[in-house]
Amino acid sequence: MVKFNARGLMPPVFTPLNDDYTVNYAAITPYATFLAKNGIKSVLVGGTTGEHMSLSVSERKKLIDKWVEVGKTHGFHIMVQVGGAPLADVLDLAKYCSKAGVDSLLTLPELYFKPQSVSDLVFYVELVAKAAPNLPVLYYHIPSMSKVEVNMPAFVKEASNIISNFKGIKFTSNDLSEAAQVLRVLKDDQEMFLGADSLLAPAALLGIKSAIGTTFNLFPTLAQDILNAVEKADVVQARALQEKLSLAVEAHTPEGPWVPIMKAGMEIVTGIKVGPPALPQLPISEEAKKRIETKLKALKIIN
Ligand SMILES: CC(=O)N[C@@H]([C@@H](O)[C@H](O)[C@H](O)CO)[C@@H](O)CC(=O)C(=O)O
Repeated sequence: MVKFNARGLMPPVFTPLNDDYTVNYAAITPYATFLAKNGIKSVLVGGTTGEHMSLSVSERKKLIDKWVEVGKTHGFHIMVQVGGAPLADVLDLAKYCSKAGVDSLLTLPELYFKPQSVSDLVFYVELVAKAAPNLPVLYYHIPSMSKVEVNMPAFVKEASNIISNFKGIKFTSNDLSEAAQVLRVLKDDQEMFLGADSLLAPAALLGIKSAIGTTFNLFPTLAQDILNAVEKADVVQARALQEKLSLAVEAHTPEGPWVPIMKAGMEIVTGIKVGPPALPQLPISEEAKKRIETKLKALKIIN
């Protein structure tokens, strides 16, 4: 029986790049130390934030190895997102992870010949799950990027019946009503990770206590404080902290696409060099970085 025990806040880690777009593997060691010192116990490698959809399979494998090597020194649970590539490569990555010391898998749907129904999507996730039968497998629901709009409660129900190592979903959507329906059909050993940083407090109120959000890299303790306030039923505090995190996000969003602005924010807030986004995405300008910094200072989020 495959067990899945990761819970709570999981940052989807950035892929540090050098200015020539090669991967900066050496930066992963201090990055992981920073996360561990801030209470993080698990990471998602290869998510949207990690830009693995823009990397080669060999770079992805080296990144998996590096995160396993470094992450294990901190006792991290290592989840790896294997989707966003041709199916043969996705299955190759899943098989690789099953032997590399990874703790769980996440997969996007097929992104070109997209699933049209619940059973199409279950079929795809089952192929991935069978390639790594020793690992828990979760589905990455992110319709804003994948454009796959299959009904999630129905999918989770059918996947749970058919795929023995299917252990849950990363739910990146602002539709908390659908998220609550998913929560109702999940079994005890399955989990849902919300992917909406600005909705942590209301989601926690609905009983959604795990999340994967880019901002947990920048503000890991603030995100945890939001969940703690909800747990203590301190509504005033939960709302104030959520507002702080949401305003921090809004200090970035006018300046460009999500990963470029967040990579810039990571360097401004933590000093950890994650470099430019992977091509074809482009870095934001120095002026834009200055504007983000000024806003974060005005919000007293940084000094
Ligand atoms: C598209 C995207 O990057 N979504 C973010 C969220 O953190 C999201 O951008 C954020 O909630 C917007 O406020 C996460 O779901 C990212 C994530 O989990 C990943 O990198 O896989």
